[in-house]
Amino acid sequence: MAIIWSLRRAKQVWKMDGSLAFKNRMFSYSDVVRITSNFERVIGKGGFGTVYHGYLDENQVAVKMLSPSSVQGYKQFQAEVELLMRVHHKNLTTLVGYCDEGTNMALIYEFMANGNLQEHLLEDASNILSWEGRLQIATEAAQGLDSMLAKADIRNIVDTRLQGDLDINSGWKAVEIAMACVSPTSTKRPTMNQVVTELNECLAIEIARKKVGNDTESKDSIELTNSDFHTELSPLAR
Ligand SMILES: Nc1ncnc2c1ncn2[C@@H]1O[C@H](COP(=O)(O)OP(=O)(O)OP(=O)(O)O)[C@@H](O)[C@H]1O
Repeated sequence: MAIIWSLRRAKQVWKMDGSLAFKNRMFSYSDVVRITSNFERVIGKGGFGTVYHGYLDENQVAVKMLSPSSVQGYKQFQAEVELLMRVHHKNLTTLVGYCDEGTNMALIYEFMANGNLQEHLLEDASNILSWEGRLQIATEAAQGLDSMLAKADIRNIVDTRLQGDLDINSGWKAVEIAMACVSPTSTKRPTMNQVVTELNECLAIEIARKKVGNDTESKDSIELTNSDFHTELSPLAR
């Protein structure tokens, strides 16, 4: 009954004071407390914070609570809500709701009962994935990403000025950002804000290069700004 009440209540909410305004999907903090049975069962920990098990209308859900010390901040939280509320794909975990009540922020996803991918890649896993299975997942993940980019309007993500010929330094910088984004350790992955800042620096390099080219000076005089991403995956050679 409590959950049914929660759903009804959520449907009545229509928040227009910020960009997070999605009818039917917004839950109050007290709803979240009910859904998770007062944060009874922890199922994981990630870049946002702790993930709890819960029930929403008899369906299992995973509730990610944004921790105040989260490496991924409010902007990332907003981006996740805005994108996943619009984009639906069989290879993307469905976002069923969110809570944005003062310092209490939560993302509510459908529950993935088979665990995370890492658990199926470990050598001692009882149900270790075959290579065919891994390839299938990689292909489907790429399809999901492709679908997301198709619906999210790539022009809003990558500046068109990054297309075409690139300075080698800005090229490397972009690769370093990409490598940091796929770091296996969530705390080493950059936030969306850091990615945007770094890409802006790539742009600045390109703009400076074009200017130098126009001034017929050597482009070798352009130096890379220091990147904060020093993951074990980052390419070292320049
Ligand atoms: N939808 C879900 N269903 C079941 N378990 C989940 C779900 N989402 C997260 N988990 C569990 O919580 C753990 C942490 O997930 P989370 O997505 O927060 O971390 P992450 O994979 O490091 O990603 P991110 O950097 O986006 O936070 C996962 O490894 C998984 O065990």
